[in-house]
Amino acid sequence: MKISIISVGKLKEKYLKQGIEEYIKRMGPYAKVDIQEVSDEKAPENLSEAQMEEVKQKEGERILSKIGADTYVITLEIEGKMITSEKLAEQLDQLATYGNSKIAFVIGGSLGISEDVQKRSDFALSFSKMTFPHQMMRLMLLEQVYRAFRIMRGEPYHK
Ligand SMILES: C[S@@+](CC[C@H](N)C(=O)[O-])C[C@H]1O[C@@H](n2cnc3c(N)ncnc32)[C@H](O)[C@@H]1O
Repeated sequence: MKISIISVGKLKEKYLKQGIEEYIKRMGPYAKVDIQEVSDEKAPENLSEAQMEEVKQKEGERILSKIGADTYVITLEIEGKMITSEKLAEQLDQLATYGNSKIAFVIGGSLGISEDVQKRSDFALSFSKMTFPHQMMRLMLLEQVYRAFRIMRGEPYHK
């Protein structure tokens, strides 16, 4: 299985970079993981609704350009569906069973995900009703994907 994490903006914080590198390493025996960053648009506080839509639209086009037609897309959305780690494991397992070997997780920018990206999404996944920084979401997502693979293989993991 090939897993891509498509994310808006460049990751700057060293502590997050280190954590992400660690989880990519841990994922090694299970799946190939690549992180694809697309550039973000400036989004100052005083933008109008239309300008905010434009920001999301532009970032969305960059996201969509990274997704192949044969890829199963899971967008991370606050208003998406909340599931357990076991359920995520089951879903990934089923995708693999039914021949979906390419999965892209999409993390939006500071204003979220455009409507076009939402339309391309096969599943909208929520981590909770709380808002997390998009850069931190990468690490949280990787940990959950790693956990899902451990669960899938019946390997021990912290409860
Ligand atoms: C700072 S948040 C964007 C907040 C924006 N106001 C919105 O409503 O989407 C940046 C990205 O991180 C991800 N994210 C943040 N919190 C999340 C959560 N609780 N569940 C799923 N994804 C989340 C989403 O992909 C989101 O587009």
